[in-house]
Amino acid sequence: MGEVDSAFIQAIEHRPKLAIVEAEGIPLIDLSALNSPDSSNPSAISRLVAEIGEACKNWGFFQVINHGVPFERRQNMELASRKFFAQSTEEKRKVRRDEMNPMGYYDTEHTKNVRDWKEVFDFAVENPMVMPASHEPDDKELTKWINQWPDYPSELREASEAYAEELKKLSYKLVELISLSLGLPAKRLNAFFKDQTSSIRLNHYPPCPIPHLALGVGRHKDPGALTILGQDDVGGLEVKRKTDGEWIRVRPTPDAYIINVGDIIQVWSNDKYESVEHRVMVNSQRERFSIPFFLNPGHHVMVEPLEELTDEQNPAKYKAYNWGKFRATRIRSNFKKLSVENIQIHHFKIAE
Ligand SMILES: O=C(O)CCC(=O)C(=O)O
Ligand SMILES: [Fe+2]
Repeated sequence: MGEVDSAFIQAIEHRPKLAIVEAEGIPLIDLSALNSPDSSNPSAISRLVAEIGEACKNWGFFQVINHGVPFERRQNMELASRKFFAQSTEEKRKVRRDEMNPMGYYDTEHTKNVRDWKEVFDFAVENPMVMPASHEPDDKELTKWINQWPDYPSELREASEAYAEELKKLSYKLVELISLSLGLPAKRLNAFFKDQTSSIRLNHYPPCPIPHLALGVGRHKDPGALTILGQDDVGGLEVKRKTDGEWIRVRPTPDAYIINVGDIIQVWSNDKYESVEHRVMVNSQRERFSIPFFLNPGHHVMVEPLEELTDEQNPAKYKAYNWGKFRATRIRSNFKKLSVENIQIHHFKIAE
């Protein structure tokens, strides 16, 4: 292990077990009722809504099939991603992201202050993405995060933009189902996503000589509303099962997407749906690729438990926080090893 940078080494209690527990119970949900001609069939839709609600409540994670994203769009995205990462580090660093513009290539990301065994390329779904210029609460200045496209592969930009359009459509379908499952009108949450700050990340996890000591991504919860992840056939994503805290491998399913509830849905639902901790194991044999779409609201959105879901018996469990400032604060830890834990939603929890 001589040459491996010690920044990658996880503390003993967070190292992965090489004996994998395969997930049996993670729900697999068929969305064809949404796309078929009889999508007006109320009983098919209400079954789907019930399934989604159960999955959000019991797992915070589920897979969807027959989701309506054309296979070719996904394949073009995946092929362009592979071509991009196959280049030299020097080439990739020409579109390197930095603290001023966090869109682009990056290979030294840290999760909870331990370096991840991966490299990434991020792009905004709405380009440019409007964000607060700083994390300082009183600084009202805004900035634009602008996508950077490499010269090679030349098709990356088009493949990315086409893919983003499809994933945006899928994200609205899912948000509407989730809204219905909370007993709210289908479009109750849609306005939060005007001027959305969603992004897509291309992840590449190279083979790792120390898979028992390092992680592709350390344990974390996604801070946004919802994540829609496409993974390849290698596998490595693990979810912390709510019932017993065991780390469970999410088995790759061809052409499926993995959906997970993020922190914002946890807050909106006043803890009815909890965002779940997950992490990525790497292996010494095969590189792995994955592509998460992070659905995030507009920067100006104040995130707080929805009025309809709180009352005297069930008071709001969180104080409102501004999404843009939260995100700007969080992103600082990606660039610096901070000595304290970065901002988390539990910092806004109201004592019971
Ligand atoms: O690569 C994966 O399977 C998951 C990545 C992930 O959790 C993230 O980027 O937030
Ligand atoms: Fe994640």
